Amino acid sequence: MSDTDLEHSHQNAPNRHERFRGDHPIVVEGLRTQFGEHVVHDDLDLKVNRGEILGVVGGSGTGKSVLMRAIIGLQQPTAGHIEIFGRSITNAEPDEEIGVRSRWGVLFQGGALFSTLTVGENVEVPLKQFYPEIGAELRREIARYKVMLSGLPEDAAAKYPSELSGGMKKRAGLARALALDPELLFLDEPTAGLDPIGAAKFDQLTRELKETLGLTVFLITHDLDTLYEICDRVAVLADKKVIAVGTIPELLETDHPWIDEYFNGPRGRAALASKERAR
Ligand SMILES: Nc1ncnc2c1ncn2[C@@H]1O[C@H](COP(=O)(O)OP(=O)(O)OP(=O)(O)O)[C@@H](O)[C@H]1O
Repeated sequence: MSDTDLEHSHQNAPNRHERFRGDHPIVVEGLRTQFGEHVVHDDLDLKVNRGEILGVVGGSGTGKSVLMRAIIGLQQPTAGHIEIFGRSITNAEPDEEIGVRSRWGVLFQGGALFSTLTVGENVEVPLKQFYPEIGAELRREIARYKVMLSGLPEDAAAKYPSELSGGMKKRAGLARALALDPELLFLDEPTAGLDPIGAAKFDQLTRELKETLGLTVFLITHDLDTLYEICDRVAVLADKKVIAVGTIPELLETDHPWIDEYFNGPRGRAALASKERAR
């Protein structure tokens, strides 16, 4: 592909010329999500700051993954309003929605890689979908670069997911999430199932990518070390809402029993002690 072709493909690509400059790339207002009689979210509000890593915590089944799915348009809200990059996603026209979708990357729980494709081919999937004009050779090059950016060795691009360790699969999923140079990155329990060293390395990578690529990160986690090490703020889901959002010291000033038990329980204290030892 010539430089002119590449330029042309970028001109045709949805919304690639603009980067969001506002304060809140994600705004959720009055969200209600319901499955039959089961209300998961009721009048939930959340604003994510541009350039932050927002940790999202809450007990099992409080609706963290459903919230992420609602934000990325995979779960239709029963009521409420969601804005991404200042545009409503809840009432978006299909064309506009596709444009917005190309500006975020998602690492689902378990990686969600296509098992019949190599890692490199997995990374190529969104490139093919959103940039069909890009030639095969350039697409392969971009995929290889994303694989390396995610901390995998170059030869990992030719491997199948079944040939990778759990930690490598997460990185492969991350490489795919980064395929389109997103502004927003959604990570659903990225360190679940990793050993503590692998988890710490993944956290470090997330922080470095956020800083070098200027990402905003929405990170669902149960991992207290991740919260202490890399999250700028933490949002707590309970009682069908975001009951508090702030830095960990700010959260500790609230007197909600779940927050108190979570951060001041044995695991919370151990995570804090470990952070202080590291200092
Ligand atoms: N497609 C669906 N149909 C019906 N109920 C659903 C569906 N998806 C999620 N739920 C329900 O919504 C609730 C919230 O689920 P969600 O996966 O968001 O929880 P979570 O906070 O991410 O939990 P965990 O920390 O265990 O992953 C759960 O009770 C779940 O059973």
